[in-house]
Amino acid sequence: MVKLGVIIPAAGQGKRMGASVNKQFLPLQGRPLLAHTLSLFERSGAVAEIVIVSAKEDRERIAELVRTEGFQKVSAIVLGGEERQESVFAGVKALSSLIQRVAVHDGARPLLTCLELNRFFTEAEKFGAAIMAVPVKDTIKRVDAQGKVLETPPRETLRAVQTPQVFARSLLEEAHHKAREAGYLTTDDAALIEWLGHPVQTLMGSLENIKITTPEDLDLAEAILAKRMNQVNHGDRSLDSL
Ligand SMILES: Nc1ccn([C@@H]2O[C@H](COP(=O)(O)OP(=O)(O)OP(=O)(O)O)[C@@H](O)[C@H]2O)c(=O)n1
Ligand SMILES: C[C@](O)(CO)[C@H](O)COP(=O)(O)O
Repeated sequence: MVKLGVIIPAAGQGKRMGASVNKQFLPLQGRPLLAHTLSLFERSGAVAEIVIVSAKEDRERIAELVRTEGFQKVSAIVLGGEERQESVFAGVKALSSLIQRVAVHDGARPLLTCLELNRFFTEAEKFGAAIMAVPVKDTIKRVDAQGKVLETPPRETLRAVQTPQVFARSLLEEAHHKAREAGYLTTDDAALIEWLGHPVQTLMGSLENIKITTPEDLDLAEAILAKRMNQVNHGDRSLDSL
């Protein structure tokens, strides 16, 4: 398995969560949400280094979390920007020169399992750009600014996109540099690669790999983790797979 560098963008404000602390520090099963995310990559044998991107006001708290959790693979905690794209770009610049492939994973997606992650890394090796995604369960409408329906795209052609997203380092660097020059701003790194005209492959993600965005997501995350622990306690699932 190819060793790779991981960028964890964690420099958002968590506004939609509406909590008094940044959502990344909210407890999930008594442990900060961000610690769950970092722990996954710390445990994966495919990962050589982890760069965390932080807001200025959270940097010391994240450094403290890394120390108390004993994470060994974190090579840098760098400052992010106003937009997620700027934050990831800051992370790209902080990767060690030896890193050839890069995974980007939202700090706010703590529920991916080790089994799912390692499977994804293996499948992604064949592609210059590969992203986790799941088929959408709802019928999706494209609408105008007033909410009038413009079209109903065939559901089989639609995917809800997740992270991790894995890229050849040179491709990700080129995409970020060119997008910065052109003033192109988007919500995920794969869109930058598409914009470059390079193919992006979707690989099966997990319906449990949710991004914690609003308070309901936190309730769902607690329920998913409780279910998993129950399965472990009943011998239906191994602890290593989590
Ligand atoms: N300027 C930003 C914005 C987002 N992120 C990170 O990108 C991930 C996905 O973003 P999202 O969940 O939308 O987080 P926030 O931007 O914090 O949420 P909100 O829009 O509600 O403020 C999060 O881990 C977040 O910390 C980042 O590093 N830098
Ligand atoms: C990268 C991402 O998580 C893929 O679903 C998503 O695009 C992040 O964007 P958001 O606007 O911050 O939710």
